[in-house]
Amino acid sequence: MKTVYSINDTRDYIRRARAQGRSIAFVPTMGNLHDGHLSLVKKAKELADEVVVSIYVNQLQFGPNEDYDSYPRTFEEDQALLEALDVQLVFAPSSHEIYPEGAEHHTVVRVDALDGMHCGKSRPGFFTGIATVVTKLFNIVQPDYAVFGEKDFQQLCIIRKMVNDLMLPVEIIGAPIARAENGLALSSRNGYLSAEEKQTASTLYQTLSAARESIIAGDRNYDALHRDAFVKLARAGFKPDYFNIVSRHTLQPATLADKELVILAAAALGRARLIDNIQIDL
Ligand SMILES: Nc1ncnc2c1ncn2[C@@H]1O[C@H](COP(=O)(O)OP(=O)(O)OP(=O)(O)O)[C@@H](O)[C@H]1O
Ligand SMILES: CC(C)(CO)[C@@H](O)C(=O)[O-]
Ligand code: BAL
Repeated sequence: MKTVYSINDTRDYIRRARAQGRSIAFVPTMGNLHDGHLSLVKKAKELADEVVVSIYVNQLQFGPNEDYDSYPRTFEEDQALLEALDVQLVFAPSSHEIYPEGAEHHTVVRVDALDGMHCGKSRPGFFTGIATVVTKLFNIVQPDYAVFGEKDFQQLCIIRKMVNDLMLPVEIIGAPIARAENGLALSSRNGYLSAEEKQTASTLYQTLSAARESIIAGDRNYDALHRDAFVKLARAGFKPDYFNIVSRHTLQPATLADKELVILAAAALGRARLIDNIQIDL
C-alpha cells in the first residue's frame, strides 16, 4: 500500500495504473475508520483492480459551530486497517493541498434540488461543501467507480444527481448500512457517546424499524408516525431533529402513490448528532 499526500503523486499513480489497463474504484472518507468504511472498501475491491481511499476532513462541509476541530483523526490506525485490506493507494491531502487559496470565495458545486431539506436544512452549506470536495476528489482520482454508504442517504442521492447533471464519468455505487449488534448505525461520531449513551442510541434504529413495520402493516398516517417517533426519541433522551417519511427518489414527503420510501432521521444524543435511515418497499 502506498500513501500519498499530494495531487501530483496521486495523478502519477493513477496514470501508471491506467497505462497498465487497470480499473479504479474510489472510497472517499474523513478517516477514523470503522467497519462501515471497511465494508465500502471491500465492495470497491470487488469492482475494480485498484482501490483508492481518501482520508480528508473537509472543512468546507462543517458549519462554524460544528466539530471540525474535535473531529476524530486517527491516521495511523486508519492506515493499518487499509493495509490489512490490501488497499493500493491512500490519498491523505492537507487542507492546503485541497484549498490552496483557502476555502473562502472558492468555486462551489451546489445540488440545488436536494440540498435544502433534511440534513441540509439543519446544516446550511453542508452539502455544498460535500459536493464541492467530492468533485475535486473525482477530478484528482478520476475513478471508474466511487462507493458511498447508504447511512448518509441524502449525501448519496446528492452525489448521484451531481454526477448525472454534470455528466461526470464515474459510476456511483451505494453500500448498505453497517450496524452494531444493537442496531446502531456505525459512525465515527459514535465515539462521542458514553457506553450508556451507545445503548440508548439504538432507540433511533428501533424507532425507524417500528415505523417501517407500521407502514408495511398498512398505516399511512405519516404525520402521526412522525409525531410518535419524536415523542419516543425525546423520551429516550434524544433531541430529535427530523424524522421524515419520504420518496426514495425525490426525498420529498411520501404520498400515497409512492411505493419506494425511505425514512430519514437525525437526532442529537449527548455530544453526538446521529443520522440513520430505513428503506421501505410497498
Ligand atoms: N455504518 C455505515 N455503513 C455504511 N457506510 C458508512 C457507514 N458509516 C459511514 N459510512 C460511509 O463511509 C463514507 C465516509 O463517511 P465518514 O468518513 O463521514 O464516516 P462516518 O462514520 O459517517 O462519519 P460521521 O460520524 O462524521 O458521519 C461515506 O460514504 C459514509 O456514508
Ligand atoms: C464524502 C465525504 C468524504 C466528503 O468529505 C464525507 O462527506 C463523508 O465522509 O461522508
Ligand atoms: N458522514 C457525513 C460527513 C459529515 O457529517 O460531516
